[in-house]
Amino acid sequence: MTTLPDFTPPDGPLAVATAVPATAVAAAAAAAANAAPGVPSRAGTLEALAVSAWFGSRKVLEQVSLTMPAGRVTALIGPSGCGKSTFLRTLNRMHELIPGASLAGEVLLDGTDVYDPARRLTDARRDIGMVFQKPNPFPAMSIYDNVLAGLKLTGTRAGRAEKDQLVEECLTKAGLWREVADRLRQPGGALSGGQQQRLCIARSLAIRPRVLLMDEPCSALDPTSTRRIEQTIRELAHEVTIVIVTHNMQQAARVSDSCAFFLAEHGTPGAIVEHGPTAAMFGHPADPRTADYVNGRFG
Ligand SMILES: Nc1ncnc2c1ncn2[C@@H]1O[C@H](COP(=O)(O)OP(=O)(O)OP(=O)(O)O)[C@@H](O)[C@H]1O
Repeated sequence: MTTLPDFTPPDGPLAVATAVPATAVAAAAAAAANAAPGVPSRAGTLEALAVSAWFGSRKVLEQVSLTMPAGRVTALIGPSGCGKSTFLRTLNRMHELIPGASLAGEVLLDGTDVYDPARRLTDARRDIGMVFQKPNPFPAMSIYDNVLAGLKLTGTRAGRAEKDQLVEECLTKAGLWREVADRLRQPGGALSGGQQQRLCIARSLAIRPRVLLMDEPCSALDPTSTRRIEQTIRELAHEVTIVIVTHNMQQAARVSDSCAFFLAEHGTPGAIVEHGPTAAMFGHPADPRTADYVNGRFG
């Protein structure tokens, strides 16, 4: 498990091994077909097509294909070391920041290739935000400025009134506004862990992503803060696609619409054993390994 900062680094040299050319028209049609009812087709359907990943010569993901539909919460579950976080990082091009890391396959956001060499790295990060295991606000920066921190990094300009409105909107969506409205100038580091995590969610929302990736966002939090974040996730899912890595099966069952079960058996690279609607994955999984995992018999 790695915890990387959730701001956008400058464009850097790519470490992508191969990328299958995007079949954009077909993919766009597929994205529209996969969008949840009532959600516009360009609202953030993410598709991984045969994604494999390596650290140096070691392959850690094998041909992972998964559609994460717009306006839905997809949970990635599986035992430690099966490649969930690595897969998550391939979705917004964070994997390529790790020295020696490489990947193959394709990631499409609403039918557009996230790895298209013509696209800037910052575009992928703007569209696909990330929240990490450990809350990582800028501790000395005010709550207000923390929310807006991503705007500078993406080169977005806004006037004072616009900023005020955006701060209120994002803190409200993150479920934090009522708790901090009267102390926006206090440092982000003065908040509780759960509040800091919701501040990080607000910061991610301020650059208006289509997708929010969350890597075990509650694992450092107490049960009350965890429930508050889960409530926030459900509220946000109406407007942003969410992909969440979690070890907590109750949490996966509570927050997600669909689940993908990853496994790396006997030293083989991680792969998806089974994916589908959460109720089916927990209620009557097709594969006995899924049944064993969701029922806590291993992992
Ligand atoms: N920076 C890295 N360098 C080399 N190997 C790595 C690196 N990060 C992860 N790995 C390896 O890749 C494999 C997949 O790791 P990953 O963190 O994606 O799994 P995970 O399912 O998210 O695990 P966890 O649930 O424990 O966080 C593991 O064998 C891990 O040791």
